[in-house]
Amino acid sequence: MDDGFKTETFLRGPKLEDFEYLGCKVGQGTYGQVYKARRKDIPDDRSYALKEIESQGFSLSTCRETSLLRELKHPNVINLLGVILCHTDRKVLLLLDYAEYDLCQMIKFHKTSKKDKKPVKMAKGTIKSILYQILEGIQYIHSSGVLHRDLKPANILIMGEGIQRGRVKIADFGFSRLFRNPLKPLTEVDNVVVTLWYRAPELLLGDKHYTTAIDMWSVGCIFAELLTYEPIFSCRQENNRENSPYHHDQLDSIFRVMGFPLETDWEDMKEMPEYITLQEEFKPCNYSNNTLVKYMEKQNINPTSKDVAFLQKLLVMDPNKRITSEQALKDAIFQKEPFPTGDVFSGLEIPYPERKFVESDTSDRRGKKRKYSTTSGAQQSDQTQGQYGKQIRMSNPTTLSE
Ligand SMILES: Cc1ccc(-n2nc(C(C)(C)C)cc2NC(=O)NCCCN2CCOCC2)cc1
Repeated sequence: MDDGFKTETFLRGPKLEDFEYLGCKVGQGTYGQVYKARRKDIPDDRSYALKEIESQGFSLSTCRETSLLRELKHPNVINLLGVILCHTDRKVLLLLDYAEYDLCQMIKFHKTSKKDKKPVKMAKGTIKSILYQILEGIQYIHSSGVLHRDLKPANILIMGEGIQRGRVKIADFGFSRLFRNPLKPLTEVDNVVVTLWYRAPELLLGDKHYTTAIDMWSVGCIFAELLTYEPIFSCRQENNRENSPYHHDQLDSIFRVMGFPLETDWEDMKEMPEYITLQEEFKPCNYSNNTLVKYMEKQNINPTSKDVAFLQKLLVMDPNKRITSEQALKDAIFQKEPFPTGDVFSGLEIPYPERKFVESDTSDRRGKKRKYSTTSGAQQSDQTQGQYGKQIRMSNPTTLSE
């Protein structure tokens, strides 16, 4: 911890008594509670998120998160405004942008309205602006030598009223980054089930040299869900071999939409660690009529639309052929009306309910009660040789800040 950080945090930084909590916690992170707060020491009508780190002092995860957030500064990435130490109970709190909305909650709003026969569609301009800002944020994260590894709707936050109205903030509530026993499978962390819906096929086949392409697959899953309000590769939780990246049911869910990849589609597939298991457990002919275009048509999305054409560039099975964030941002889809806007709501009224306060959770985090999260995390790996030849550093600030 450099001297500048110590001064900024312990001497000049904000103090806990400078804030008043607005109600109870707004969310239960994987390893900490998040509160909505406001400053009471200075005239400031902004809301803040105070994320309480559930550990005594600076755990490795806290160091990772703090270092990473100090280093990554971009309009579309969650912003660390300060670190607050609470001496009384030796708690560490991260002071962050408070984001009123998240994509999970927004998609659920539209899905429910459709089910209730009072459909409220997400405006095309909103979808395009959200997608564009996700790509801008992820392009910055990748250019900083970091992989997100856990992109999903719940990690895509959107600012409410104020100077950053309608701005996307990429966050990470933290499963894939928790410092944890690497031998422990990432399908269950801290007794909370991890879903795999946004996990790239190469990860499910055990690829240890994964690249930024894994995040582009997740962006494709999120884009498909913005168009249909349904997770494109949803699948029930399965028990699989301890510590194995291979998940049969999740792969089946992908093949049911995309079809089974031909050798010509993905030459390196046979190099994947779990390729033999794949051959033993799957019959390509069972998926021969499945295509993404047919799936989208079944979802009442125009199969010849530019949206579907762009989605096909994101959801490419071969990571080497999948579009990069740089290429995606230059795609023709963003050169046509409605153009992406800084406020994804384009100044219009925001129809979404404000984030609910969560009743304080009395259950023991390691208790029997399972908590479910739509988090998919990638397998832990410290360093990986990017397939683009670039050494990609995982989000391990001790490497980043070297
Ligand atoms: C161990 C660890 C855990 C998380 C991170 N991490 N990484 C990121 C990226 C997006 C820069 C990659 C963001 C965070 N932390 C975070 O979003 N924190 C959650 C923010 C909570 N929200 C703030 C806005 O209001 C709603 C709650 C790093 C390392």
